Amino acid sequence: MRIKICGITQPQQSVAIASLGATALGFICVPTSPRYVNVLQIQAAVAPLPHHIDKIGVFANSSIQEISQTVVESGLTSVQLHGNESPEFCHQLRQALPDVEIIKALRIRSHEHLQQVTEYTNYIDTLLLDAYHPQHLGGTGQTLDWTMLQQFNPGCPWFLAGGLTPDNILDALSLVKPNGIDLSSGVERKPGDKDLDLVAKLFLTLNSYASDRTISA
Ligand SMILES: O=C(O)c1ccccc1NCC(=O)[C@H](O)[C@H](O)COP(=O)(O)O
Repeated sequence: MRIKICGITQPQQSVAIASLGATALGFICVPTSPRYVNVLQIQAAVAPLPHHIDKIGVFANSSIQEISQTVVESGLTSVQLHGNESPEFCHQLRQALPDVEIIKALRIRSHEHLQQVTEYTNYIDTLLLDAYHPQHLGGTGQTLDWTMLQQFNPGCPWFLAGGLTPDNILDALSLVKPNGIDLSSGVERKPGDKDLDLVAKLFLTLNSYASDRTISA
């Protein structure tokens, strides 16, 4: 399972979190976020990371030119679209960045909102489901109703996000079977400052879950 820790702002934390077991790190390229990082900050956080770690830039309603320039200058491997980007926009972005993973985030308010997933699956690599918040686009700590995702199978790989913590992750995974999980505020001291003890607790919890499943299989 992919494990993405999002909202990294400090280079030393990106290395430490990768060493603890994260497979993907997220960098917020949305200027209004308290976790915003510019190209120079992303470069500094990405440069010391091993090749196999996915370096994901999170954008919201940016232009294709802005996204492409940031990806090329920063060394990002994936783009997460967290605004109101249309399927057509995803299609155009894929043409501009053919070797970059495109992740479309959808903020889900109700079961009906899940229907829009099918409009995107031909134009993206990966889906990310986050919780809806009326004022903020992401990093809110709000959880989704996991019970509505018990049978969820979008036809492409997907991340579960929204309010996940070391304390609730096993409850979530007992109900939902995503290809990846994404955590931000649940492993933070304050926005952009990750709590490495909480990150370590997350991986201990996930490792115990993985070994329990191996034993019972
Ligand atoms: O984290 C932000 O500040 C942010 C701002 C604007 C758009 C997206 C943002 N975060 C996107 C993420 O991928 C977060 O990891 C996701 O929303 C989950 O956050 P949390 O509920 O705090 O775990």
